[in-house]
Amino acid sequence: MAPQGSQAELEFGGPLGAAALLLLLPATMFHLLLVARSGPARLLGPPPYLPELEELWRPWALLLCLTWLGLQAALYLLPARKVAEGQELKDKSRLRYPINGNPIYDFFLGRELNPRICSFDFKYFCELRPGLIGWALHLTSVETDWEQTALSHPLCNPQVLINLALLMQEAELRGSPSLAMWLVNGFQLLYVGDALWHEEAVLTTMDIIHDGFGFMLAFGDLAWVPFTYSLQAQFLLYHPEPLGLPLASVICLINAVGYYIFRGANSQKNTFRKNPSDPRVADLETISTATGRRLLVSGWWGMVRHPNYLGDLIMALAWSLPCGVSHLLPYFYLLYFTALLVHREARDEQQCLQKYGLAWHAYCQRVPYRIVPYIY
Ligand SMILES: NC(=O)C1=CN([C@@H]2O[C@H](COP(=O)(O)OP(=O)(O)OC[C@H]3O[C@@H](n4cnc5c(N)ncnc54)[C@H](OP(=O)(O)O)[C@@H]3O)[C@@H](O)[C@H]2O)C=CC1
Ligand SMILES: CC(C)CCC[C@@H](C)[C@H]1CC=C2C3=C(CC[C@@]21C)[C@@]1(C)CC[C@H](O)C(C)(C)[C@@H]1CC3
Repeated sequence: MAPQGSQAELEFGGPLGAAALLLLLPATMFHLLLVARSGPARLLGPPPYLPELEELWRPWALLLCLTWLGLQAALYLLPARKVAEGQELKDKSRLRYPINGNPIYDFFLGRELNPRICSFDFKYFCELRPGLIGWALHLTSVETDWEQTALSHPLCNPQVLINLALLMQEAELRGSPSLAMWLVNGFQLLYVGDALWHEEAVLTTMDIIHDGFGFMLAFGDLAWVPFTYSLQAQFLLYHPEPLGLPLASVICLINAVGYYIFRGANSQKNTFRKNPSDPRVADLETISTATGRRLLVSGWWGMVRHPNYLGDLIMALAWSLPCGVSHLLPYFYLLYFTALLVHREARDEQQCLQKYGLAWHAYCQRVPYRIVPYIY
């Protein structure tokens, strides 16, 4: 069970915040999908078209989603895979478990920390596989009168719209995928591939250790990630952006810098946590904490307290730039992600303060900036 006793501090604005997010998140997702396909593509304007309820229902779409989940579940259950030891969970400590929690808050954040049936871990499964892979490599069934149908019924055309499908659709529509589409696909494929390659690192994220498996992660993993994270590719399909080689090279460089920081910081911490005497991290300066675990104060983690977030944000910028600067919509991911990471950093800070107390204060003094050096 997630540690949500009556004494526990409520996050996400408590029940009110959770209730608001329950409504806002699906509404935002639909809004983004609708406006991405309209000519003006105004992030802040009203949606150009509201589909009828019956237009949103296609039995084959449900079947396709269930098949996708089923396929991922089958692959996840394959016996030929490495079994990794997880991190010590937050619920190892003695906690009180109230019988009546707040239903809305609990529904949003989830009461069960790691729901499992036998070895099938629902949260771990959802975090990486169906949504993340679905974002990068979704299936498509191409329709002959595609353009007309898609534009007049934005959410209801029989294509499942995610990156690779969008690239293929652009090729069909315009003869070949645009350079901008190649860049967005390439960058995001790299990101997804990296997450799958370093799959074990997910075990150290706060989603696995701290958050319950509720609406936030279930909706986040299965709907928000594939549909909202592919917004740039969706936008490009309807709003082609000519991109010259010089600008494309600059954008590639920005993505490479972001990835270098993101991967460098994550690998340095993971290596250090696994084996502090590993030669790759053994020379880094650290401070001791009362728990026996040490904190890095040089290398990436001596630059800012969340260098991995900085790299992630730089990549987010590189994913939006190929869409040009005529619309705000392709920058939605960057804006949302900045808010998510600022909030996440504050939550992590709180948890580290509880874990490490004075040592954390010492770390904050030594490394005063949170995400962006000399700015934040
Ligand atoms: N694309 C997306 O939508 C999202 C991507 N992400 C990415 O996921 C990745 C993981 O992020 P997240 O789970 O938030 O947390 P982090 O990987 O940043 O891990 C935070 C933990 O690292 C440890 N730590 C902090 N400072 C130090 C230090 N100086 N030395 C050693 N250990 C330290 C602490 O745990 P302990 O001491 O217990 O080890 C802390 O709780 C990031 O790269 C982030 O950008 C995250 C959210 C969404
Ligand atoms: C719907 C809400 C507004 C927000 C929900 C948040 C979730 C979408 C994200 C919370 C943490 C995530 C992580 C990744 C994807 C997004 C969610 C689920 C991650 C799997 C992306 C790939 C990275 O390499 C990672 C480090 C493995 C990420 C882990 C955290």
